[in-house]
Amino acid sequence: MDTGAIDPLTLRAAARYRRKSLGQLKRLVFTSVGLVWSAGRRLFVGLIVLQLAAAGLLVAQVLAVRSVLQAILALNEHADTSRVVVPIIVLAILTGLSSICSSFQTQLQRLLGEHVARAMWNRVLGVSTTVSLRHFESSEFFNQLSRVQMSALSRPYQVTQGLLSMAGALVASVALGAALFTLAPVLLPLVAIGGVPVLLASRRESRLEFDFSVKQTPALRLRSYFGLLQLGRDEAKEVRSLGLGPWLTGRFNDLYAAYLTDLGDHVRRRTSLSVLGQLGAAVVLGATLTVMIWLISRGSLDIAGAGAALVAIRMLTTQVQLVFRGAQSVFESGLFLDDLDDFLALGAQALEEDRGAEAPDGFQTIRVGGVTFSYPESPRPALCGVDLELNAGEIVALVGENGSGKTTLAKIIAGLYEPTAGSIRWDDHDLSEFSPSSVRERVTVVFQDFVRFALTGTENIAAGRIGMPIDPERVRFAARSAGAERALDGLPNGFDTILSRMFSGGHDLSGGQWQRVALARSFYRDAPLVILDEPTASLDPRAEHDLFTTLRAALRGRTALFISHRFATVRGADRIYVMHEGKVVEQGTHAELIREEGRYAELYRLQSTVRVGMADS
Ligand SMILES: Nc1ncnc2c1ncn2[C@@H]1O[C@H](COP(=O)(O)OP(=O)(O)OP(=O)(O)O)[C@@H](O)[C@H]1O
Repeated sequence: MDTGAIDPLTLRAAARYRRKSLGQLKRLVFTSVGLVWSAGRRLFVGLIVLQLAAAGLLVAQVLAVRSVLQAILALNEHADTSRVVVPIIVLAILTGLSSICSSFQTQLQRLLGEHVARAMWNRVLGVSTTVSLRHFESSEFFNQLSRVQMSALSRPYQVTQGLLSMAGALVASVALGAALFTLAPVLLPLVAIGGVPVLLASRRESRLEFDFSVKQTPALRLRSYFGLLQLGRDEAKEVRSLGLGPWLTGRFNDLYAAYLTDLGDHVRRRTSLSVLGQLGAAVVLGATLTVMIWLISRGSLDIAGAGAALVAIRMLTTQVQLVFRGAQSVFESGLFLDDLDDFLALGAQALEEDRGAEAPDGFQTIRVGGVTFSYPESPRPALCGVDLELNAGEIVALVGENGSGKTTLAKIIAGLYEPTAGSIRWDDHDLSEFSPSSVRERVTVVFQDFVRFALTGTENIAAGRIGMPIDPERVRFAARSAGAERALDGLPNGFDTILSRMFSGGHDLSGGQWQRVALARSFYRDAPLVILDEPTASLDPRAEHDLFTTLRAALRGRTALFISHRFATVRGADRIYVMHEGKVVEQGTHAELIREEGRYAELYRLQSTVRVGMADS
């Protein structure tokens, strides 16, 4: 796959405008069938068998109708009516079998659909969890992700389903066509022509559907967001305390109303097209029946033959339309699958980007040299020529006002973003020589907005290194080092308690207790570089003090980059870097920076004298 052609930040629903070549169609069919086959081959084979059986049963019914009609017409006043009974019973059995076959098909389709959905989910999640973080800065990426979740996941199955029903209908059409041919050959081409208007209308409908989906995605995402705000547990308290409910419902409703208006227009357009197609088919059917009447009047078709031909025409019309509808479904799914393909290609691109040597187990020095970084689509760089040094075993602090670039720098050092310019070197090697995932393996980060997994305490901590079997002793040790052990032991099921009330038996922790669990997670990871972004924001003064007095012991020789607004907590760091508007403006130990009487000294004094509600006198 050529991944070089894809610019992930300008993903567009280009599929809509691609010409469908035969090669593409072949690829689409092969990929889809391959996918469905690998997701549930036994179910797939079962469905094919049922489809063929259904087609066979249809033909048998036409023949049975003819037998019934012939038997009825052969009756006269004194004839033995028992002659009619057998063909009627056969017809009844065939009709019953057809219905049974159809209900089996429905259930099998449901099962196979779920198998395919699971296989597709695996692929999509494989991409969403590995693509570079920069994609998550692009709204277009989210639009596509949303489309993929909403419809593309089921499309490979729909292609296969379309193909299956096409194949079944084709077999039935050939058989029914042969039956009709023996009755009245001239009627056959007329019935076939009846499918053409349906095909033309369906193709246009498919394009309309895809365009509608692309156009609606951003508004749909916004509406889902307003829905989630009113359904989410985290949001519930603020929604109530601010009385946001009616306003949020109003926004949700406005978006829904706009969607319904658009949907109304869309459905009207689709229906008009469909009616046009059906009208065309009805005109052809009318012509077919007129020809049949003419044949009867000429004596070329007897009454039994005419009755059977009528049934055959009725069935054949349905089957021919099924063939064309199957083709339309394949075509429509193809548009969505191209979209899915583009998305999945990002996974291949992520693999490509992850090429490189394995990062070494540790380092003596990390040197950040002239690092500049701009977020995608952001007019101003978040970092401009940052220089910084981290020596093995040091605790280095990063301070600065809001928005000065501390977290951004931490993300770059952690290997989550690549710098736009400048370099990060681990001893003699540029970080870009190593595969990003191997760098991330050797770094542990506690973000300000760390994830509170609704899992057990043990799992929350062991998530730090989930690739290995969980080691309860190490989990406990990490919890102890982070000061989380007592809080977890105090829960109803100790470390095995689920840390969320969303699930039965779950229990919630306080903000500070959660922060200690997140710290424990980072200690459990046991990486040579630990990045702590505001790790004490929710800790009480005693816990904060305890953490700092034990931090060096807890780090056990690991290097730490520590981001904090609390100057009292960073003064013990080996070196402090002060950031301002994306640049490092001062550096040194606490004592040196105070002596320098610069920004650090000013902020330090401000913080130590600030009082709630009054200026310092
Ligand atoms: N995902 C993003 N996309 C675009 N701009 C961003 C993004 N994240 C941060 N920024 C911008 O980058 C700059 C630096 O942000 P950063 O989060 O690194 O600052 P910070 O020093 O960590 O701030 P704080 O102390 O408030 O956590 C800010 O101007 C911010 O608006």
